[in-house]
This record gives sequence, C-alpha cells and structure tokens, in this order.
Amino acid sequence: MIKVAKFGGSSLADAEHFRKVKAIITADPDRHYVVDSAPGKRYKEDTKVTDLLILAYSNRHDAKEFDKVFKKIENRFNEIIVDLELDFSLDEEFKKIREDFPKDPGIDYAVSRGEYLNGLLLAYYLGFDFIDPTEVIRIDAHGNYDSYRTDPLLRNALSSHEYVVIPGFYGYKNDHSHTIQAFSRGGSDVTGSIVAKCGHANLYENWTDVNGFLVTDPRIVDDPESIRIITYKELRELSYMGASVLHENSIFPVRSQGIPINIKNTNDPSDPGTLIVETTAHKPEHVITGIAGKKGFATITIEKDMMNAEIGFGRKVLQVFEEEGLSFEHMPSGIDTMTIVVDQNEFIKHEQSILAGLHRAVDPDHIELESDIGLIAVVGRGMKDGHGNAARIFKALADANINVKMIDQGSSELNIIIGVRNHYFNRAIKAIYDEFILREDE
Ligand SMILES: Nc1ncnc2c1ncn2[C@@H]1O[C@H](COP(=O)(O)OP(=O)(O)O)[C@@H](O)[C@H]1O
Ligand SMILES: N[C@@H](CC(=O)OP(=O)(O)O)C(=O)O
Repeated sequence: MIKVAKFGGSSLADAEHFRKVKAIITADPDRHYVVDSAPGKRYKEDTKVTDLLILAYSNRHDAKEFDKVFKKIENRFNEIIVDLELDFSLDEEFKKIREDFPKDPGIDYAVSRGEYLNGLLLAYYLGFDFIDPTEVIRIDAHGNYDSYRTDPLLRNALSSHEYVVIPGFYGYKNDHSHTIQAFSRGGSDVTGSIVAKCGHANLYENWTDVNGFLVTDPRIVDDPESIRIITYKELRELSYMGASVLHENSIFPVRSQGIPINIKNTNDPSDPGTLIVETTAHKPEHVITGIAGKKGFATITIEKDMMNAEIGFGRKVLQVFEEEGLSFEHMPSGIDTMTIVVDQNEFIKHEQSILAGLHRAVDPDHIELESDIGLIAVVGRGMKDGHGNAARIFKALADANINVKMIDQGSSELNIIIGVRNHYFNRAIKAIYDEFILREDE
C-alpha cells in the first residue's frame, strides 16, 4: 500500500507541528511520499512564508528593506531548526537566494523557495530522500500541469526512492527554458495529487488544520459539521466557489486514476476527516453536502421584448464578452431578460466597450448593471432526489430578511447558485446552514 501525505503550511508552521508530522509519518510505513508546503501562519495575524517571499521579492532592489524581510524568513526556518535541536543548516541556501533575488529571477522562483527550503528541512528531519520538483514537474505558462512531460519523469524518479519528500507548488516551465514555474496559490495540493497519480498511490492524504472538509467555511459559521464522504464532483463545485481547503485543480490527476483523497487534521490525526471519492453508495447525512461562496461579482441584465423569439440573441451577447476576452460565471435567463454574471474587477476594465458592444450587437430595450454581488453555491448529490429544496433556501433567506438577486440551478441538479448583495453574504450562508444542517439534526 502506498500513501501520499501532503502537509499544508498550517501543518508545518513551527517545530511543534513538525513533531506532529513526524509522529504521523512514523505511525504508518505506508506513507512513502511526503509533499510539503512553506511554513504557514502560527497564529491568526501571522504572515505565511510565501507572503514574506513575495514581499522580499518586491523589495529586491532596496537592499535595506530586502534584508529586513529576508531575515524574518531566515528566522522562521532557524527557529524550527533550533527548537528541534537539529544538526542542520540552511545558511548556504539562504546565501544563494539572497544573491539570486536582485538578479530578477522572476516571482515564481521567489515564491517557490518556501516549499524548497521547508522540503530540505523536512527531509532531513524525517530521514527521507529529497526530490527537487524542477527535476520532475512540468507546468505550462498558465500554471497548469503538463502531464505529458511530467508523468514519465516523475514515475521514473519515484520508482527509485522508497521514502521521499517532494516540495509542493512548483516545477520547471514545460518549454525547456529551465525556469521555475509555480502553480497558483494553494498549489501544493496539486503537486500532492500529481505525486499520488505517478506514484501509483492507493490514497492521497491531505493534512491540514481542520477535521476534514467542513459543510461550510469555519470563518463564517462557528464550528460547522465535517463532511464524512463527498464526491469529486461535489467537491469541485465547492472548491471552485471558494472553499479554500483544497485547490480546485487538485482533483483531476487523482480522479483519472480513481485514487481517493482523505482530508485529515494534523492536530487530531485520529479523526477520520473527509473522504473524497468518485462515487459512493453512502447516503448523504443531509440533503445538502456543502455551502461555499465568493464575493465580488457584477451582473449585466439585458432586457428586450420578444428576446426569446430572436434567433441568435444569446450568441450575439456572448460574442461581445468573448471579443473582450471576458469569461462569464453564470447566465440565468427569463423570457425577455438575460443576465450575465461576471467577475466585477475584470468587468470594470472592459465596462464601457462591453456596453457599447451590446448596444451594437442586440439593440436592447434596457441594460441594468448591479455590482457587489456575492454568489453562494449550495451543493449536494442528495438534492436531485428530493423536492422543494429551492423553496427551502428561499424561505430561509426570506426569514432572515435577505433579498435574493439571482438564482441559477445547474442542470445536473447538483447545485443551486444564489446571488445576494455582498453585505448579506455571511448572513445568507448562516441562514442556509441553519435550515439544512441544524434543523435536520434537531
Ligand atoms: N469548507 C471548508 N472546510 C474546511 N476548511 C475550510 C472550508 N472553507 C474554508 N476553509 C478554510 O481552509 C483552511 C485550510 O486550508 P489552508 O489554509 O489552505 O490549509 P493548509 O495550510 O493546510 O494548506 C481551514 O483552516 C479553514 O479556515
Ligand atoms: N505556500 C503556497 C502553496 C500552498 O499550497 O500552500 P498551503 O498548502 O499552505 O495552502 C501558498 O501559500 O499559496
């Protein structure tokens, strides 16, 4: 049996967590491949090493400021080394990075150093081999993993190491330039998934600081229930809509091999956490599996009498967005209205040319813009068997005096998306949680 264990930044933030990680690894000899993140926050107001690296890089030409920030980074690692009483030093590595930064090696090189340094330290502490992901992970310019180039290299490398640490979050660009390319933020989860795929793992364990995937964000609802089993599809909907515990792209590599993901808590290893699977006969504990959401959307509602009879109307509207290079999130429509939901910050950059384009393309009666919209996704494989779920959501929101701006049900009946004003966002999530989780538990 082979397990991949990815430890997030919160699980490697200080020496105390390193000890917990070692106890977890030594408790199960099946844990062959370990993927590390950079040290994360030790307390709420703390700064992640990745964010310190970004700051150091932006100050790379200001020797004094750079030195001030870089010392903080060195201290984070040195404190762990001293606390663990290790006969180990990263000084040579620090020296090289200090020399590299002023030469403009690129932001991807800069952010990758947190995972790299932590990987060296963790490999030493566990007595594991170390593989630098520049040797085995290839990433395209958009931050997507290139399976064609990565898989043979990684498979080959893993087959010659029994126990190994591989830093997450970065690799080389897939263009033979030998430059470092990182995934988007949170991308160590993606590395873990690729290692699980190429290492022919039976299980991908993703270790974090909560008891698995929770029904909703614990920063919005106090102590939400954990989800015991969730399907890849449900998880993808929730991750895409902002449930940040797992990077949205980390599902694809393991999914292609049917490898389950187990989200576990480093601070409570005996808790079963959440199992993420392709399909399951387990009946969900509740009608809904999870609630997630994101703020910062704008809606463009186009009104025109007899719109439904005008062939090609939708295509012409979408073409305007396409020509501006803007993707849309949702498109609920009525008989004489069509609403396009877009990322507000992106939309603002193109606002006037899109409005002009829409007038030219479809000659609408009226266009209405709304901004500061939050989208909330209510997701659950159990929803398609029941009825009245949308009504329950509406009633819960109405009882909490929240005005619903938009509703869109995916054709898979796996999700219902609700749009509310940003300032109602947290209250709306709480109201839906109370209705579907707390009331069902009563
Ligand atoms: N639905 C959710 N379930 C669990 N955690 C969530 C959820 N939504 C948001 N989170 C947040 O995600 C955090 C874990 O993700 P992250 O900070 O990336 O951890 P790590 O440092 O282990 O990679 C949790 O501490 C929690 O605050
Ligand atoms: N350290 C990187 C990559 C990562 O995946 O981190 P974490 O596992 O702590 O979310 C980041 O902060 O984005």
